[in-house]
Parts: sequence; structure tokens; C-alpha cells
Amino acid sequence: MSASTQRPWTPEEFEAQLRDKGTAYHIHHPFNVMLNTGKATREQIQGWVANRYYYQIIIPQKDGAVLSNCPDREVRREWIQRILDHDGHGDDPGGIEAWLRLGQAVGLSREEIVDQRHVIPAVRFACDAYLNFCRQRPWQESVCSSLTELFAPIIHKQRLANWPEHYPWIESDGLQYFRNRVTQARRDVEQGLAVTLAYFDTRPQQEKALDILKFKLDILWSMNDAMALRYGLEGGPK
Ligand SMILES: O=C(O)c1cc(C(=O)O)c2c(n1)C(=O)C(=O)c1cc(C(=O)O)[nH]c1-2
Repeated sequence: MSASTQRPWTPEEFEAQLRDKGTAYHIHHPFNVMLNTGKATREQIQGWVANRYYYQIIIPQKDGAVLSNCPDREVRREWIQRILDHDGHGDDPGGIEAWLRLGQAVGLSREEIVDQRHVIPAVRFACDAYLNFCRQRPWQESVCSSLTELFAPIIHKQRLANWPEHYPWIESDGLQYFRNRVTQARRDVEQGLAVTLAYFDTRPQQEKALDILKFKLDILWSMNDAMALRYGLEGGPK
């Protein structure tokens, strides 16, 4: 039976299908496994932090794109929080600043992170693909593409659990970004899931949502591929 004639999945089934995609999350990428099992060198950690900075600065830009495409005031009222989380507001310096502190804690200068001298072209292309997708697609599709965050609390918790043990030279304050994200990501996912489960309501639409999530998983995966190529893997290429 083709997808077009099949009954839609129930919200529970659909959510389970989305969660199943977690097998392709970058938590399983050899470069991330190396980082989170204590096998990375100082240079590899620095390379990861400097490159991931580019993802960090793209995120609020893509959230601005979602806002600009969304005519629903109720959604915008919640979504705008994501920009505040990353850019900061009032006394809260925000996630990008927290990332810069992480960079300094791993031994990078603020300047060399901000001027993006370490950002690998393929990492830039991958992040830009995410931004361009969110600029061009209906806002609900962009919301769906944010759902890799379903799997993010685990990866942040893994870092918080393993880095202090394996990399005691990184000051604990530097890990604040990850602490903040555990709760922020859970809240983001609640909103993102509600929109996605409501909007993609036929089987072909639901299948499309799975493809969108895979596209985003591929962005994160290819960033890791690029970093593995540049900085190497423990024990050589895999
Ligand atoms: O460290 C990670 O592995 C990781 C992954 C992801 C993700 O799954 O997209 C995000 C983040 N971190 C993150 O910190 C973050 O703020 C974030 C926002 C988004 C998004 O797509 O809107 N993803 C992620």
C-alpha cells in the first residue's frame, strides 16, 4: 500500500516513529563517541568547540527565520524565547556567550572563535543548509527540523557526566552551556512536537516529517564527518 492510501499514524505512533530516528543522531558518530568517551586530544576538543560555534550562531538566525514565516502569534510568543536563550537578554548573557566561555575553558581565545578561522568549509555549508531550509520552507517544516533536539538532552548529559572525569583540565564553569541546555531543550521539544504532531496529519505528511528530521540529522552527522576528516579519529579513520 502506498503512503497516500494508508491511515495516518496516531499521535503516539507518529511520535514513536520520530523518536526511532534517534539511531541516526550524531551521538553515535565516531567523532562524538571519541569526544564523549574521553579519547579526544586537546586539539580535537578545541576543533569541535570552534566549529560548533558556527552552529551556535546560526541557531538564533534560523529561529528568526521561523518567526518571520509564522503568522501565528501564539506560536511566535513562545518561539521568540529561543532567540533570547541564545542571544541573551537583560542580565542573562545567553547561550552564545556561554559557548564562548566553553571555548576559553578549552584553551581557545575568544578572538579565534569569533573570527571563525577554524570553521571548516563543510561545517559552514551544513549549518547554512539548515538556515536556508528554515528561510525557505513553511514554518511548520522548520519546527519539525528542530526536533533533533528530542535527542539532545542525552548528549548534553553525557558530556556533563564524562568530560569532568576525562578532561579535568577543562574548568567546570566552562560546561555551563550544557547544563542550561538540558532543560531548555526539553521545553523546546514540547513545543516542537506539539506543532509537528498537529500539522503533519496525513500519512504522506507524516512520512515527509520523518524525511525532514532525517535531513536535519544528516546536517549534524556531516558536521561530524567534516571534523573527523580535519582533526582525525582515535586510532585512525573508521
Ligand atoms: O550539542 C548538541 O549535540 C546539540 C544538538 C542540537 C540538535 O540536536 O540540533 C542542538 C544543540 N546542541 C543546542 O545546543 C541547541 O541549542 C540547539 C538548537 C537546535 C535547533 O535545531 O533549533 N538544535 C540544537
